[in-house]
Amino acid sequence: MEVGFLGLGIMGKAMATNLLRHGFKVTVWNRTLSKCEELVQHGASIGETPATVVKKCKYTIAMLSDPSAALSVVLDKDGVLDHINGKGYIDMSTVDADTSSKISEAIKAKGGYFLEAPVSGSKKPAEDGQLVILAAGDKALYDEALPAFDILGKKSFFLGDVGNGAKMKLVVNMIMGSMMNAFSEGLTLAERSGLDPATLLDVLDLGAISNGMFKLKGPTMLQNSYSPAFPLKHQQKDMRLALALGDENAVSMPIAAAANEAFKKARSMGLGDLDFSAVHETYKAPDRSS
Ligand SMILES: NC(=O)C1=CN([C@@H]2O[C@H](COP(=O)(O)OP(=O)(O)OC[C@H]3O[C@@H](n4cnc5c(N)ncnc54)[C@H](OP(=O)(O)O)[C@@H]3O)[C@@H](O)[C@H]2O)C=CC1
Ligand SMILES: O=CCCC(=O)O
Repeated sequence: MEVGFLGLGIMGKAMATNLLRHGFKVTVWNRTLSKCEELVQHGASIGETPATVVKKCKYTIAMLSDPSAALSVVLDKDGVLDHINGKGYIDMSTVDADTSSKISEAIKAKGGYFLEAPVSGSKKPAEDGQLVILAAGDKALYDEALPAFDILGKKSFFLGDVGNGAKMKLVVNMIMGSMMNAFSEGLTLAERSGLDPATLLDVLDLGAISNGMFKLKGPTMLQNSYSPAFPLKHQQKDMRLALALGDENAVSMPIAAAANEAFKKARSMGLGDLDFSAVHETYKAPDRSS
């Protein structure tokens, strides 16, 4: 089965590599074309533009940074729309429901089929085929893509109409971003009040709020090490989009709003390309400690 793959960042590279490892023929495209070379070594072909990838493949997957990138790859010159008639397009990027609906409408108007399928899980689950896939849109395309989803993920959900996958993903990441801030505050409070934060990690891990994120990120945060698995700028984008979803639905979200402010502050400190756990640094910044 020949599938297309657009966007070879942290996630896209791992996901496309996984498909190749499991026998899929994959044609890749990335805005910075040089990033395709590593995939070629794993057996991928390169498409010169999103349009040429779509033309060649029965369906094409995208994993792009944000709403503006997701829209641009579809709507701009040499974009997905040029050859989408009769083909499938699966956007796995984290975007808002409005963006996803715009893409869906544009694709359907040209005779194509659309599925949104954002994922829960980061770099390592992407490498290990352990993502959780949150799909919505064209059910026939979902069924067709299941063999690929079974390689990329440990569980796929079909959530109905376009927008539901995007919303589910934003709710999950809003909770995650808020938790990361509470965790960072706690680590800082432990240290400043004379406790050993490494012991705090052990205590947390044995109690009711033990979770994979604290376990994975805690030790590296204590070493001030923030090699990016999930870039902080993307987490802040997700908080922003989740807060907009809260606005639309008149849901008061004071905790998420405070977490968003901390991620914005981290971006202003130049930490946007580091892992989202680098928000920890904002809790050590002088204006919070004075
Ligand atoms: N990292 C993670 O843990 C997870 C991320 N996600 C979501 O997945 C998506 C990708 O994340 P990730 O791989 O980490 O991000 P990266 O920043 O590593 O990669 C972003 C990708 O988008 C491309 N891109 C950015 N702007 C444009 C544009 N204007 N036109 C075309 N291509 C563009 C980049 O191309 P180029 O190489 O040229 O810059 C790159 O391929 C995001 O929506 C993120 O929120 C979801 C789950 C987990
Ligand atoms: O969107 C990124 C999610 C990262 C994760 O689920 O660990």
